[in-house]
Amino acid sequence: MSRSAHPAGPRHADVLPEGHYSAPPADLNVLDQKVWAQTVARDADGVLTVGGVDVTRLAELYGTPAYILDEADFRARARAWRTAFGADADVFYAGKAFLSRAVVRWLSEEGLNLDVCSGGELATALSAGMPAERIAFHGNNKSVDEIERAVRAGVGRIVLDSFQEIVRVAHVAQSLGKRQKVQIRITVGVEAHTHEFIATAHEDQKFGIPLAGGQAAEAVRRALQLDGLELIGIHSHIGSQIFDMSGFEVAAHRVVGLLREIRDEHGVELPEIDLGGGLGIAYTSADDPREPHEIAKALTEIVSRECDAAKLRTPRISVEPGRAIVGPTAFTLYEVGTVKPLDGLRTYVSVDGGMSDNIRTALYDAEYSVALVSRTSDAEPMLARVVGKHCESGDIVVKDAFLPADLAPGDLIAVPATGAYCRSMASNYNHVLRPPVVAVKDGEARVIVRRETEEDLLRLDVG
Ligand SMILES: Cc1ncc(COP(=O)(O)O)c(C=O)c1O
Ligand SMILES: N[C@@H](CCCC[NH3+])C(=O)O
Repeated sequence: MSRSAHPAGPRHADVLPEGHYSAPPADLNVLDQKVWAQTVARDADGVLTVGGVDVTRLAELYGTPAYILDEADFRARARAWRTAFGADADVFYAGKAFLSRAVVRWLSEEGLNLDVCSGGELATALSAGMPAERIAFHGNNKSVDEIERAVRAGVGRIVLDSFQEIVRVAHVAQSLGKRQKVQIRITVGVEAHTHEFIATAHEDQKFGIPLAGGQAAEAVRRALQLDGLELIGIHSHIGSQIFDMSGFEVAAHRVVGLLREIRDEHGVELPEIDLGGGLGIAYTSADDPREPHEIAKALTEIVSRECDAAKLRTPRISVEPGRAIVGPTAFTLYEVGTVKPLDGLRTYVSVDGGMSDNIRTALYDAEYSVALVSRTSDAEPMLARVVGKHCESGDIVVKDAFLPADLAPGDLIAVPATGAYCRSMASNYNHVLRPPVVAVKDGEARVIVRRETEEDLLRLDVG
């Protein structure tokens, strides 16, 4: 791998971006523990190690780009959620954030349940041995085939998302001679403080049944009448990458309000509520995420306060964190291909991946951090934009970042906090091959999802 010097580009742009990147950090070699996986450190030569394995070795063995996942960190975060909520609540890991058979086994061993939202996620979960009764099945347009597979497998709950689905699931369950446990997903009318595309509790969007206009109450009425269904609770998920607990507070208040209405109208106290996922993580040093025990305390207190006020038995609570468990546990390792200083603007650093392994920057204008990890450097900071190899000018991985001005082709850089919604949203755009996921732990590395090959691509092309 070349370590040649490169003529320094502009040190800073004429116009620095607002906010977090308005000034370089004091020392580019220091890694903020808030943003990186727990076992990350630099060795005596300045090379980054994770789980006791050095990244230059990982690059030699598995190539780049690669997602490097810290198994001990994943397990610790899963356990922290489980412990924080205790025996009277359930934690369903949201598989959409990242799912593989190894992850399912870790979750099962750590006592978590699993939320899946497609036949593919269900198949992965079952094939890795997750007991069906610990699986919740979500989605706003589940096919009859998916519903049938879920009911046959005996999933613990199906979360109903529309009036048509209430009838559809009841019909499938009845035709299989079963009574399926279900929750109804409602939209509580909360504007979550997050990106528009990942907020899900305002009324004008595709998920759930609105509380407004008595629609949720009507959905409950219908579900209670159908023999194929056992209505066990109400579900609310307000969005994703949220730091402010006030949205959850309003959601809990409104969900409990509906439970009270149901008790008053039908004489039934539903035993469960699910408050969804959505808790934010640190992508940059500017983000301050909450710890699972703080979240558990806040949510359980809100629900019991609201239930006491409504004179209801406190229902069993469940939550569905995805990003908060897997997000911080992985980084993407890239090799620098070209370094292009644009006078008075910034330096474009092209890596061997891009929007095909991380679409979040293009899709949500997401912010990320980045560091040189194959060595340390005393060079001046330069304002950089980390871009991919795709044929799009919007193919940006890290929009604004400071990297050392001696960055050169062949250097390894890493983008932390890419465990969630990166591999799971990866594509083959430009027929670029999806990277592997390599798990590291106690000085050992192993591939848990292998790199795609050109044969994989060509196998599907049967024309
Ligand atoms: C129903 C549901 N549950 C859980 C999640 C997981 O969200 P997050 O990864 O933000 O915790 C999502 C995604 O936003 C979701 O749609
Ligand atoms: N995929 C989104 C979040 C949506 C989660 C699923 N409801 C992200 O990367 O932030």
